[in-house]
Amino acid sequence: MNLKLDAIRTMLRDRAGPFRHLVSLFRLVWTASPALTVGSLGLRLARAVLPLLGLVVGKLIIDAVVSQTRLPSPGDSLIDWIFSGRLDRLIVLLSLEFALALLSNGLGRASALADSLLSERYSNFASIRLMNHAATLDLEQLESSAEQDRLDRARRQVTGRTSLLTQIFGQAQDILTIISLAAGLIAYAPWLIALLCLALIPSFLGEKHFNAQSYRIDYFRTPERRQLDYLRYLGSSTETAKEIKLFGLNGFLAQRFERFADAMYADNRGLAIRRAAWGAAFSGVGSLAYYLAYFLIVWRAASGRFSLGDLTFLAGSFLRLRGLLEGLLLGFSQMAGQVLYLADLFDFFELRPTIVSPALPLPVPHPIQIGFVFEDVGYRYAGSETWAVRHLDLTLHSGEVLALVGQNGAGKTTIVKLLARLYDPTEGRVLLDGRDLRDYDLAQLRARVGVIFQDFVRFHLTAAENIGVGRVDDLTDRPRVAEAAVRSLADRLIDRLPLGYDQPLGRRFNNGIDLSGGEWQKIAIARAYMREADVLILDEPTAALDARAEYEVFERFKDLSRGKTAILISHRFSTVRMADRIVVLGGGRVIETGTHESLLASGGNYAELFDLQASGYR
Ligand SMILES: Nc1ncnc2c1ncn2[C@@H]1O[C@H](COP(=O)(O)OP(=O)(O)OP(=O)(O)O)[C@@H](O)[C@H]1O
Repeated sequence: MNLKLDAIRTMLRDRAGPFRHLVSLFRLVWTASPALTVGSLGLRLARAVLPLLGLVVGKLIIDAVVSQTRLPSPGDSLIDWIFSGRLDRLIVLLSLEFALALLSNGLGRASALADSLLSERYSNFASIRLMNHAATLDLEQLESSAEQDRLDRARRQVTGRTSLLTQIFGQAQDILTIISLAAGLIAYAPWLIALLCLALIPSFLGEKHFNAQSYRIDYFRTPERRQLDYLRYLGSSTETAKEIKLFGLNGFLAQRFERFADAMYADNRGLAIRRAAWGAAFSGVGSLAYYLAYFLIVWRAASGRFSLGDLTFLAGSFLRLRGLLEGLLLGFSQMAGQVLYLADLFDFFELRPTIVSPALPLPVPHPIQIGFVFEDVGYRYAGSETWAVRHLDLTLHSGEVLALVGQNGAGKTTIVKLLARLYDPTEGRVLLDGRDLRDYDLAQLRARVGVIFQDFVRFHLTAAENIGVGRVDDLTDRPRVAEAAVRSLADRLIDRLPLGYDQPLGRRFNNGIDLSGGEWQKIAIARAYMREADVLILDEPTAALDARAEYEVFERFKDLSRGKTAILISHRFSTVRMADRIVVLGGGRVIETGTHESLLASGGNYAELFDLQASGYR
């Protein structure tokens, strides 16, 4: 309910000053390419005065022809006319019109070219800005569905709004043309212009109303649209194809898609029909005014107060002016509509992260002396009623390998995320060498922590890049990448790939090869070894590894984490027992701590779980 109210509040604010974002847009466009912005505007300025020049030359030609018809003929042939010099003026005027036509064509094409280049530059630039900004935001902000809606709308603006640019520049050009034509017309019949403007007002207001309605529909339909995107992805991607086929989910997905899509279609169709009907009626009013004015001009010409040239000039400029004014007013209302959407992009850019470095950050100790201490830490995910961890007291000593054990949902992954400051505690604090984690430099802290989550990303990049992204500065440092692969035992599988380290992984792109779950895990673990991390964290990294591989990987891990601090999360006791110390979690709190042997001896929760797993092998 609150979310809905917030959404309405935001929307009303946007409607109050929709044009305020135009300045931001122009700034963004300018930054994307100053040269193309100047070029595009300059070309449009030049094009703006061409219609008036064309009409003036047209009028002069007709008046020149009419004056010739009143004089005696110099002869029958064209040669006679040319040598008599009576066509000189007409030839000059026609050449001028020809030159204007050429110029208009050239400028038109040049400005379309500049616009399309500028649109692409803008779209790329804004996309990069969007990606960079999203990277600064808190994980929690990105995870909330309201923010995902906002991000989705912002993403659409980056590519979908480029026509707005062309439109704004076009409007500027049209305004200049209108001024030039109106200046010409005003000398003859100023009241005609006033009549035209009045006749267009209903059209303008109608458009404005419908634009706002269509934005409102779009705004509140964002969650459904994301559902549609998601269903389309589920139903048509290689990642999901296996289960969709085996469970025969195609019909289920298609039906669900249809239900959402039909509801959206019904809304859009109703609006489109009302818009078309009112648009036709308002445009009829505009046409009526135009023909009334046209009739008056014709009457004045017939009564001899306007020359024939005047008549063509007036009729021509009047017709153009009507088209331009109509276009301009409608354009403004469309722009107002589009600017509403623009607010989504700039609102997203205004979103600020809360997890940031302090003004005067402490350097992260290297090496870590004492370790991490969780003091009465509580964390509740946004929108969740229950605490993921609460009253948690936990110490991770420098140099030890600690295993976190506990049932699903016990809070193991949450602890890791708190340690890497992906979230800040809702209650209590996490200390590093006696100081609050929030006092340290955030980038440095994250650089010192190497985490591989259980849902690690399978980058559809080459094998080398998949490892190199663990330390992106050394992405192309092949010896370092190979070294990390040796450590995680990924080297043997990479050697078997047809293109070795340059083998694209994943099936999304050309030549891609998919790996088994365990193979992907070895690659992901290598990513952690790329970092010069003081703290290594593997969150269920061996779930997909076979027993031998698991044993080997952990032997390595223990070796390599000597002198470093490490956390292992695993449900396999064969892995867990290798840790120096084991912490058993339950309901977001520590319920037991000790070594494998001491925990077994105490006969508590750990011993029970161990027995349960061991009995499976007997
Ligand atoms: N992004 C999230 N939003 C809301 N609740 C979450 C989120 N992630 C986890 N939770 C909840 O927080 C609690 C702790 O989750 P966490 O992932 O830390 O458990 P875990 O011990 O790592 O579990 P598992 O062994 O299944 O990986 C769970 O109840 C879970 O439902």
